[in-house]
Amino acid sequence: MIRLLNVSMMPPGVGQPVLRNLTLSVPQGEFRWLLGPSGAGKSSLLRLLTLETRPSAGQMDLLGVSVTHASRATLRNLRRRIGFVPQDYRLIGEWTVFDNVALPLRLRGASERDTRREAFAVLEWLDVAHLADKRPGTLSGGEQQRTAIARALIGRPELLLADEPTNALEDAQARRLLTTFQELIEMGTTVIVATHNEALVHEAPAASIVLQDGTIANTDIQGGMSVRRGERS
Ligand SMILES: Nc1ncnc2c1ncn2[C@@H]1O[C@H](COP(=O)(O)OP(=O)(O)OP(=O)(O)O)[C@@H](O)[C@H]1O
Repeated sequence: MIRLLNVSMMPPGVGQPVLRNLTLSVPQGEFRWLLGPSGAGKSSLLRLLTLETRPSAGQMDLLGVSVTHASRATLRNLRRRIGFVPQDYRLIGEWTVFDNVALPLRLRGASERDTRREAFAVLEWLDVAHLADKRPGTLSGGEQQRTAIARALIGRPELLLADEPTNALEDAQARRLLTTFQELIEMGTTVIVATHNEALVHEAPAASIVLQDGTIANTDIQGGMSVRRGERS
């Protein structure tokens, strides 16, 4: 469950909040599109939800934890339950695809055997297992994006946040990602996806959070996400 009550966020050194008075709740295991024009605050909201930034006002609960009053140790543990696909991928250039994807599990102290098994499972899920030994800089944009998605999915996060996760993907790959989101929801993961891709939203109608000028324009409830099954190719 995600719950925000009158949350504002003002980055350090900026005179005014970039997010203002956000109140919203997303039950566990549900999907939301995060929509709004460029500059509306989508990435800023995702940065709040990934705990990269803290609210400057209001209350925020994530996965049953009150972020507002949490200790650093609590936030560190909470962060490990969240998967994030950043808009710019943030892959480590000197590392292989495998090591990039394995990082979240290694940080959790998983055994090398479990790490290998899980990393190859998500690499295969995202169709990048054949690139495991390559460095990110040698990959296409779409391959890098799928690597970033694999890294976000390893360890089965309870909350998956994705910032424009299809902008480097071909249409078929983007549709396949929708099926992946559907599978995550069925496993009880909450999924929030910021996108400008109207065709994709049309393909999978779902409730959405619409931002405008740093505040919520509406939460548009159109029913649950419904990706047609059998599209995975
Ligand atoms: N750290 C920061 N310092 C100053 N301004 C910021 C900071 N972070 C965000 N902003 C401003 O907040 C506004 C919202 O930015 P944000 O990147 O969240 O929008 P967005 O909806 O994700 O846009 P896009 O769709 O283009 O990615 C912008 O005007 C941006 O310049």
